[in-house]
Amino acid sequence: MKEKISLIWKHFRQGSLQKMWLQTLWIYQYGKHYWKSMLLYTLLGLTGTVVSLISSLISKDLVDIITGHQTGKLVSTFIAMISFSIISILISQASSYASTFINLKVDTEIKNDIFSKMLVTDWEALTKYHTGDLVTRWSADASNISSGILNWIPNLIIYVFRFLSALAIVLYYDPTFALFALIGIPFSALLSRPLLKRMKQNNQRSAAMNAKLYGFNQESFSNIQTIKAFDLIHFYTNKLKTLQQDYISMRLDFQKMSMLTSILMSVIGFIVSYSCYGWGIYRVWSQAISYGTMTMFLSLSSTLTASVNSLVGLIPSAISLTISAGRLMDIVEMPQEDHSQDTLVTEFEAQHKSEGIGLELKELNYAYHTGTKVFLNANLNAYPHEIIALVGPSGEGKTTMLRLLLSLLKPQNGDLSVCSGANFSKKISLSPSTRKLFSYVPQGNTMFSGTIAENMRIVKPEATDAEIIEALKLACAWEFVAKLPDGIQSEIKERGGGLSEGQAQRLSIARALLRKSPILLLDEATSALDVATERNVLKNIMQDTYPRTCIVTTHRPTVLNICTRVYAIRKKKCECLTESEIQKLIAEF
Ligand SMILES: Nc1ncnc2c1ncn2[C@@H]1O[C@H](COP(=O)(O)OP(=O)(O)OP(=O)(O)O)[C@@H](O)[C@H]1O
Repeated sequence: MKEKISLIWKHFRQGSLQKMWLQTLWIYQYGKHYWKSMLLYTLLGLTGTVVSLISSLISKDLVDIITGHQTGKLVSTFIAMISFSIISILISQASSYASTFINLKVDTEIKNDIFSKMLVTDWEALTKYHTGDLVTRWSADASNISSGILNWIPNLIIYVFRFLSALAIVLYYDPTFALFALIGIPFSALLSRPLLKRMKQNNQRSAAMNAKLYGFNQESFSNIQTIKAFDLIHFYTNKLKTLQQDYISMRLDFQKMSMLTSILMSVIGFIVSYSCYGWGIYRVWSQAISYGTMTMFLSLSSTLTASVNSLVGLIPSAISLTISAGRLMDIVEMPQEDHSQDTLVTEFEAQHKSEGIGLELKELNYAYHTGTKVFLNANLNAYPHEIIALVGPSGEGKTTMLRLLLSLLKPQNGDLSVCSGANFSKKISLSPSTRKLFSYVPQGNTMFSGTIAENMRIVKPEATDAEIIEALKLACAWEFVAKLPDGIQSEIKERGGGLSEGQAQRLSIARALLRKSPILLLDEATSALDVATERNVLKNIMQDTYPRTCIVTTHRPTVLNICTRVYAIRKKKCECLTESEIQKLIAEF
């Protein structure tokens, strides 16, 4: 039994060490681009150590000259002492500049890299994380890595060198002193063990709590209207207080532990310093060493204690670094989208844009990773100059269908493709690469803060004012934009603030039309419009000469008779309705 437990323990240790090693390699793939700066930082650290040791030796000579123990030039020794102190200051500043440089560069590189990887990560996998958690990982964990990257190898080299060189000088002058100077090391090592363990737990809890707090704030600020409308102000302020209280008690709990450890460490430090001091006085009294040697020993003993403490301090930093690296690796190691067909799709678009591009879906099967089955052998066809309506009860799969068309979701089975050419025989399978053929107007408000023109140009930066106005007219938005004092230069607020829902929806549609993508997807994008305006928008899209394939999801049967075909999504199927079925649906509404 005992053997088994030790075997499991060994495996665990090996596993976590191996993990730490992989995390370290991962961190250094960012650091390696700055190896020259890191080398410079290490060399500056080593030179600084040498300079400070030489200063200690000069200070010894200075004291010996003053006390008459040694003959020598007082002024030149004093000047040498001052010069070395100035050099030491300069080196320390250069070293801190190098450290800031590396920190900023690595921080930017990690954040850029993680940001772009997050954007190409499989959407369904990414939705498992709360956005607050994602933002905390992207910002706090990346900053943690960049600010601590020098603690792994460069600072380890510097502190070990500082410790060994100070020890060598002490041993050279008086080995008995080394015994006193090193007396505290076993105690420091012993005390740091529980602290390290707590530090690791604290790091993980703190990261999780930061993510929770960030997520809470983000959701509260974006839902202020709902909070007010339901009179939830007290509930939310209390919830924030509870979260903050948890955070504070966790931090204070840890602070108490680290305070206790610090007090014990300081007591050990005092004991070491006074032992050295006492031993030094005894050695001077017994004339074994000079006053100068004693002052040098005292300064070296604090260098030794400081370098041991710094070395011990590297361990929590390394642990915190690897925890952050692990949290970021969770994100970047999620499945990535396949964009290998980008060039092929660009060529396909250039070749077929003028005649239009359609969609064909055969035998589509899809279930979410949660197990919710949405489609079973579903079929759908949509071609240029057509408006296809998707109708069906709430929760049956209309939005899921649009996500599948955009390849945000991957079907388990089925033949899904865009098509063009004679008899639509030229096909390319749907993938994240085909997404560039689509414009999508999702449910909800998708306007950004800025002018109407700026919002429009997000999708087509080179669009002229005339093009913008044309798109606004098609989406029936020009009728209210024209009346605004600044027209298309009118400012709108975050998430379309200052506009009605229906106005914001028309602007979203106009933006999608301006892009002139071959395929347009409208997900209940006309739900806030009155029936007449909704019909006008769809009629305008129909009558537009641009060969667009349009798919709309709607709960309003009133627009169905202007659509080319109507598919009902129900019972995991996507069935094309006959004319009589459409009329029945309209009559039942
Ligand atoms: N991200 C998701 N993860 C797991 N299940 C989901 C997810 N999104 C939707 N579903 C489930 O898939 C089913 C279809 O949802 P979908 O949003 O496609 O319906 P819908 O027809 O668009 O509904 P509505 O008309 O209300 O907008 C529902 O049962 C829903 O609970």
